[in-house]
Amino acid sequence: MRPDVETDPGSAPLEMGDKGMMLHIANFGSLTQILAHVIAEVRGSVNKDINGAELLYSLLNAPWLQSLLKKVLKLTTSSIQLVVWNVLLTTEIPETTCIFQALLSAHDTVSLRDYEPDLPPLPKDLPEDEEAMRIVCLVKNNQPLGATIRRDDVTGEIYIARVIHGGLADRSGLLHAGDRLVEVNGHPVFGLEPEQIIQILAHSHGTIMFKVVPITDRPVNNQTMLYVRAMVDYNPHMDPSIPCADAGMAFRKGDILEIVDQSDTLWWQAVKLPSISACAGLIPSTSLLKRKQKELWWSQPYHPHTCVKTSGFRRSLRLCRQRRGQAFGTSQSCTLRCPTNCYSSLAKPYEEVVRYQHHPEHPHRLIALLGPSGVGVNELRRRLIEINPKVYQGAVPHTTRPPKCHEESAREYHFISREQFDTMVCNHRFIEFGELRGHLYGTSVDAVKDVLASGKICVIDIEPYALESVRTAELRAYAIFIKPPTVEQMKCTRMNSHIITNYYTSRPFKDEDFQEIEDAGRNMEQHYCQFFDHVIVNDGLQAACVQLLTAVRRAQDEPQWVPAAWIRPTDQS
Ligand SMILES: Nc1ncnc2c1ncn2[C@@H]1O[C@H](COP(=O)(O)OP(=O)(O)OP(=O)(O)O)[C@@H](O)[C@H]1O
Repeated sequence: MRPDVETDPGSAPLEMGDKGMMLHIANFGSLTQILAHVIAEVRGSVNKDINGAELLYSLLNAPWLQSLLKKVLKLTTSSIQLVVWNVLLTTEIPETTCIFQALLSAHDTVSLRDYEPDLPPLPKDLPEDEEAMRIVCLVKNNQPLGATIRRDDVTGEIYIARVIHGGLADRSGLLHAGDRLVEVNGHPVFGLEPEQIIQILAHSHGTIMFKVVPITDRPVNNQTMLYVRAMVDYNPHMDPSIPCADAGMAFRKGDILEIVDQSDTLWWQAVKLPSISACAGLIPSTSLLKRKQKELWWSQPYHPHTCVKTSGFRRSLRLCRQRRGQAFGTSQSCTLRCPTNCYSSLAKPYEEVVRYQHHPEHPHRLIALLGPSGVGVNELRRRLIEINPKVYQGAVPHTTRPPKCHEESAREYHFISREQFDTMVCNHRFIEFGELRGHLYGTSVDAVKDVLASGKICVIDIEPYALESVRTAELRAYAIFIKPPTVEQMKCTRMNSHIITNYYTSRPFKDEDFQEIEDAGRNMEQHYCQFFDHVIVNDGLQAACVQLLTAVRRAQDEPQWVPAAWIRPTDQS
């Protein structure tokens, strides 16, 4: 398998075959319209008692009729007559019949003329076993041809290995995967190495002529459209196994890819959305990517799992977010929870997505804010709710600590016993939970659902490991990452701000706090960016607030890519 046969297209999109038929049908409607327009004009002229010969003369010279005749020439005689008679049958102007007869006769004369180039007759002495050859001429410019070639090591024949969707070869409709390449610009290619053919192509200018023996049984493409979100990064130029790196398409975690061809089990063709080019690129299929990841994973020395490192507990201690294992003093593996750990990434290199528009009568989507501790997640959440508490609301957390005198159950917290808390944990009722000074705290799915059921937009802040619990068909979370600006910018904007320490005290920010926030933010983004629906850089508080408000509205009002499993749940989801 070899590099892309680089040539190209340019121009001359050689549309043909079925597409011609489509044009034909599409024009039927517009012709009918034009002819109806003719009737209207003729009706007006007849009413004005204009001489019939003059009318015919002016009609034949009218620019719109000229363009009509041009269109007519592209169509078959029978369909034109069908259109014309269709119009004549529906008109009730007997006076116009003779004029139209003249028009039709003019059309017949023109359409009988042969405008095709004169081709030499086929030689009579063609051998019986002569293979049907196709000669394909493509105009080269600096775009790639959009096809790859391969050499059959046994026979030495050269074949078109694949045709890239939307590339020149594909648009021409003349080259197909499986076609046998016989000549390029008059050079027989039998026995050549693919690189030698690439060289011939590289040194060719202008029109390139391919002589091919077309594949006899072209597979029918009956694949349905598939959209996926990339859960990993991929660079074809770092992948020695790709058949042609130049035909490959790089992508980053979180990119939305439209898979346009899955006919090859190993190499799919995809377009990155939003797409500026119609030309697809090669990407590894799910199974191939999983295999690659497994190989890579096994080839690396063992490291304790580091994906979920955050900068520690949120210092505000609204909710102490120790990790589950830590909270219960167990060494439970984070592979159970972390949506991006090595195992789950291996399981899901692509996530199937669909375009989803929130229905006004359905509960709102949950808004989940996340970011490094100290960046301002809670500040932004608080401000958003303050803007309109009738629309935005947080979820009331659960705790095992006793209520203080001013606290009311279900207002500040749901006060429950440790046994009740443990039961909720066992039943997976918590989005996240942790332990602080001997008391358990947690945000439950039900608390979020209560807010959503009341018709409000629920806004919570979570640690990244909780993403898995909120990216569900039930909550349909829209995840917004609050990203720190640079350390220098934080020094300016947080000059008068205070950070809440782990000991409930607040103090002015120090330079090392900013460095820690920046590092934690980078780490979080690196590991979880594929789950972020939106990113807000919290530089100026006011501007960040406006951005948050806009993003939250957009989450509810505009179509978004969401996991397909939310819309059509599968057995696994
Ligand atoms: N853009 C900003 N400009 C100035 N000060 C800010 C900005 N964003 C947040 N702050 C201030 O920074 C401090 C920390 O913010 P906040 O408590 O919201 O952090 P956090 O991300 O929720 O982290 P934690 O959960 O650890 O408290 C607060 O005093 C807040 O007012």
